Amino acid sequence: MKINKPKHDVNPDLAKERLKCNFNIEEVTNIIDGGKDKTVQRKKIEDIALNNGASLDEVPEECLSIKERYENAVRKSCVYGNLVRNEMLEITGIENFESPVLRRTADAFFKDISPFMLHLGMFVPTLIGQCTPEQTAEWLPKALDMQIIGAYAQTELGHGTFIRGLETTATYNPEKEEFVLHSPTITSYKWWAGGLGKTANHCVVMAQLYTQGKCHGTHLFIVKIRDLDTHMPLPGITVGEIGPRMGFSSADNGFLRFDHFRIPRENMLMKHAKVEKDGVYVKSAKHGKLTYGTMVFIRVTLVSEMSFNISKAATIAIRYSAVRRQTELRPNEPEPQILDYPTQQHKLFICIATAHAFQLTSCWLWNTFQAVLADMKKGNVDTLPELHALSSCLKAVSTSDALSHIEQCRFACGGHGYMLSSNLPFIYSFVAATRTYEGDYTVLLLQTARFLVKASEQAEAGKKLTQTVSYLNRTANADRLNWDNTHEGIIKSFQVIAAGKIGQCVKSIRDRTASGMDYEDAWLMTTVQLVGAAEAHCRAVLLNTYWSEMRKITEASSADVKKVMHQLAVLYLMYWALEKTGDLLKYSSVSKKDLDELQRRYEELLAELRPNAVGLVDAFDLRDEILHSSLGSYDGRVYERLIEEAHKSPLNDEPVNQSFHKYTKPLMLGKL
Ligand SMILES: CCCCCCCCCCCCCC(=O)SCCNC(=O)CCNC(=O)[C@H](O)C(C)(C)COP(=O)(O)OP(=O)(O)OC[C@H]1O[C@@H](n2cnc3c(N)ncnc32)[C@H](O)[C@@H]1OP(=O)(O)O
Ligand SMILES: Cc1cc2nc3c(=O)[nH]c(=O)nc-3n(C[C@H](O)[C@H](O)[C@H](O)COP(=O)(O)OP(=O)(O)OC[C@H]3O[C@@H](n4cnc5c(N)ncnc54)[C@H](O)[C@@H]3O)c2cc1C
Repeated sequence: MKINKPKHDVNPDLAKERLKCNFNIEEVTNIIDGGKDKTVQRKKIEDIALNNGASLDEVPEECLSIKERYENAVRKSCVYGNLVRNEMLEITGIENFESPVLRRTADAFFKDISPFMLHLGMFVPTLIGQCTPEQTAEWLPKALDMQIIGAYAQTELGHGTFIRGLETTATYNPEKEEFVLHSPTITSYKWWAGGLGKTANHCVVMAQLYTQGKCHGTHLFIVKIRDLDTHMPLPGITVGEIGPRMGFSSADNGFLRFDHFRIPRENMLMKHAKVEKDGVYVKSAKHGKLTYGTMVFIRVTLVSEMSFNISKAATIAIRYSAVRRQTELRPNEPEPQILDYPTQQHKLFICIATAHAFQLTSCWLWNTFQAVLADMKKGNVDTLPELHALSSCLKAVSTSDALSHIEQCRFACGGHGYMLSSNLPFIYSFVAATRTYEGDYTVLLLQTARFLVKASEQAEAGKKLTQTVSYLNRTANADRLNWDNTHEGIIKSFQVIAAGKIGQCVKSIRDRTASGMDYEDAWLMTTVQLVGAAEAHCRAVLLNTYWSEMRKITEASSADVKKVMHQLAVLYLMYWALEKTGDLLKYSSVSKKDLDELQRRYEELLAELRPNAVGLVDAFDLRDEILHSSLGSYDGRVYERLIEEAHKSPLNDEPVNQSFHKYTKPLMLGKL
């Protein structure tokens, strides 16, 4: 494989690590990319982005003021958007505009977020999923060609989770054949939409539809909010940025208020429901929640996005751990590389395994999503509830796990991990938001729980269940599973844990209703358990999918690659079995002896993986320009880079800062 040659000598410890690697790195890269041809395609796209000097910042992003940062991000977004439009889409094909490769390559331009991310990320997918063919023909080419720039304005100041509670109204006026958009209260301000504050000239708006005096619930509308020439907000529109945030600093997340703002009837996105010229409301959708489609799409894509973010953090932390030496083990011996500490390996090797687990699961989820879309095209919506349950829990658990693993990577880098130049704080703050946006963790797990409770009742009634919950058919009446210390045994035990927890939820709800509570209160009182049950179900799905997809995908691999991929998957199974010891004790016959044995095997596995650790992160093939890390670059020049970055701090522009003469010196001289 062609490696982009480092400009400097590689740190000797890192160079030695690479000699230890005993598998073919390129083969693993191809697995991650989804095939050799996909690796070639990715590299071509990366070359286009990286051979363009516009991605370089003279001053690091984080050292700029809020305004400068935004302006610089727009500059780079325009260059990047132009490359996507003119060169990259030629390679992927325009139908693959949502290709993760495009999203990931953008990281070479931004440590933080592009203000255009939501344009391709949500605005365009909404047009594709929610427009009639005529509307698609009108809007989509303009959006893909970036003649219009859009945002997705759903959340309001008062409501994000509870979509049915949104307050913005769209009232139809048949005389003028227009909708009047209005924000009746302060809590109805649109709030949070990425790119909305300063960048977008259009947005998709979720609003309560009124026609002929009746409310028909939330629907989507496309709204032009700024003049295309002057970019001034149109009369009736108040729009701006919501202020500094934990991350997403250059994404100009915005607010928007409508004052009786009029849009043509044709601007209602009418694929699933429409309002006729005379005001008659006609619903064509066979399922009530199809307007939530963009959210399902993004939840599906986020699983792969989490894999990418964990692989970035793991690459940084593992390369750094090979370079960093700390603490004598025995007197007068050289300090070991911190990667030699099993505690460090415990923090980090699970990150490599999780990146693979999420990548393989995300491909499987993507195929499931495509199959459901194909069913829906034929008018069959029966598979949608399972997809909703699956995408909800996988989004919740993958974002939450990614967040804690990335935090572990930062811990693994000690003090230097706290530096913005390590890039770990940027990765962390980006992923922190994913746990909340596109459906909060708890809320989405409760959606999955709702599906699971129904499935459990169906299993009880002897009905055959769909694939992802079919284990309930087999385990519904199982009391405690006989522990079987094999890989399949661990997966089965997670299914029994999930079935047991779901069964316990059903029982709690029934007991509560039997003692006089109404169903809603019984459900509410059981929600702590329901969240646990949905998480357990998700773990069972993840373990099973990772294991079976890993075996499939490595069928034709070389023996060494098969071995290391297998070791990672086993590590993943063991890690989670040991994390969930309490559940195993409750729902299986596992003994203390079995658990001690599992712990011993886990520790041995860490040692077996140790020589391949750097090779495994090299296989993620993340170029330095995409990693943006003083600690994680390919050549391991950690200390040199930390010093170079320190010199870039604007506080080092002059030897004495003016505040000394203005404030400190007068204080020292008692003249303040
Ligand atoms: C290009 C690649 C990009 C990658 C990078 C990404 C960058 C992106 C950056 C992004 C930046 C951030 C961008 C943003 O953040 S955009 C804003 C995102 N906002 C949210 O995600 C809000 C979360 N809330 C909801 O989704 C709903 O309100 C929920 C679901 C909580 C309740 O809803 P509701 O109160 O209406 O419903 P119900 O609970 O009464 O349930 C009633 C029935 O409906 C079924 N149901 C519910 N929902 C769905 C569904 N979706 N498909 C199919 N079915 C569904 C449900 O199972 C139940 O079925 P049944 O039990 O009756 O059979
Ligand atoms: C960086 C970022 C970017 C965003 N971008 C966009 C965007 O582009 N467009 C857009 O429309 N929105 C966007 N959002 C908004 C985002 O989708 C919402 O913040 C998210 O859906 C959560 O809703 P909320 O803020 O109302 O939280 P709340 O629902 O108020 O949650 C607060 C707490 O209450 C709990 N809770 C709420 N309801 C329940 C329940 N039923 N049962 C149990 N617990 C509950 C939650 O678990 C949470 O702990 C963005 C948010 C962020 C942080």
